[in-house]
Amino acid sequence: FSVASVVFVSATSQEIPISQATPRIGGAQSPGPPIVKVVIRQDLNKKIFIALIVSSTLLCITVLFLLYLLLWRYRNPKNSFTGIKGKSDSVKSSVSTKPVVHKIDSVTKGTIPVYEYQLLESGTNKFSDSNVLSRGGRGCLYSACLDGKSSVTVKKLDGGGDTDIEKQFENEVDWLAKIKHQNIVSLLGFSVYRQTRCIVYEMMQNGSLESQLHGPSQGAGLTWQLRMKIAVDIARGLEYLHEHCHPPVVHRDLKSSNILLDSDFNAKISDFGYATVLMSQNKNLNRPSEYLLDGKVTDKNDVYSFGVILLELLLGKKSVEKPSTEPESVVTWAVPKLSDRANLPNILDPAIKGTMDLKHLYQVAAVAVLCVQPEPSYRPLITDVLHSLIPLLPLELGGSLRIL
Ligand SMILES: Nc1ncnc2c1ncn2[C@@H]1O[C@H](COP(=O)(O)OP(=O)(O)OP(=O)(O)O)[C@@H](O)[C@H]1O
Repeated sequence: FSVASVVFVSATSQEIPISQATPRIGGAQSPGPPIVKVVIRQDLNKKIFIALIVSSTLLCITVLFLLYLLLWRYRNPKNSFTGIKGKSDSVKSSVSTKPVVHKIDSVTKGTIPVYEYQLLESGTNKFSDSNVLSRGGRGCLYSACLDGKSSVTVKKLDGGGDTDIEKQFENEVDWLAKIKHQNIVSLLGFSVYRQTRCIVYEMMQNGSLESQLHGPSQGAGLTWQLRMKIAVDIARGLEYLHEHCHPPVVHRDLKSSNILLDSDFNAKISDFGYATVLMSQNKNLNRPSEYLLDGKVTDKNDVYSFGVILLELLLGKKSVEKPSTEPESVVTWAVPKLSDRANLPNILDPAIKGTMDLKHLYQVAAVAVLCVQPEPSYRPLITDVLHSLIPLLPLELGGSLRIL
């Protein structure tokens, strides 16, 4: 950065007033050789320097802003929060959505799409009865076709003002947005519109394990091998929650109605409304599970529930039978009978009688009995359960059994 510089100026120059201050040689007016003048340019250079700094800073800010905008648009595709704008109703929806949406951790991180309520409404023929897949206490489940694409499932929860429903909704969306696994149902998005909450899931064409086992077909569609595949799939999903999530996640509401089956009978765990992280000192359950025996939340609660599902798969009995007299759990009914394994073929689900290797049957029953032990610390880890079931499942179904 030079302090001074030499400027060559023509004697006839009009534009440089400095020349007026320069003494003329001999006072003559005739054009002579160029006059050499020294001009101090410190001020000029300073100004250029400042201008350069300001303009390059502005340029940097603009480039960074454009990059951020591009990134944000990339992470929030078509159906994202930006989609809730435009039509008058949609604007209302965005007004009521924002407080709820920002409570949901993952939405603020932009990982799941927020659907326009109107899109779900048209995709379900205005939530028509002909689209109802199931009716529950908290709302209904609909099949839907969004944008003419493949079918999805929409759970519509009415009564968003109800804090219990609100909590379950937020919990379910938050967990499913974070957890991605082949044996856990996929969340596709959600919507919040006035008091209505909707959750969009992948379609599970074969419904729940409960409806397959205890519905009209009474388990006829589930062969022994399929039952083993379902058990292994559930154990894989649970192993992911207990062993591969940090911190570990406990489902707390595992039951056959929350196990869903796709078109190929791949089983996936659903309903994370009561899921929580595993904390050693967590003694306060909002809602004690019907299987919970000690009031503490541990991964062993899920192992117990898994044992109950295994008993349902073997015996074809409901987890809790509700005859006219006292309701009876499948555990209290089956465990005393299973103390003598010779009884097993007699109490087996008639739909699979005589279709399996007896040694395999005894092994699965032994695993089920271990899982439902009253003392949680005696129950096996889900990883151990998984590794004792894999050798009983044929190779082509994801196990390690070679059938010759
Ligand atoms: N993604 C899905 N695809 C197909 N069917 C489903 C899907 N999700 C749920 N279902 C069916 O709807 C039933 C009810 O599921 P839902 O999760 O709504 O239960 P719920 O009303 O929460 O009841 P609960 O709390 O007792 O589990 C399931 O048992 C299953 O048959």
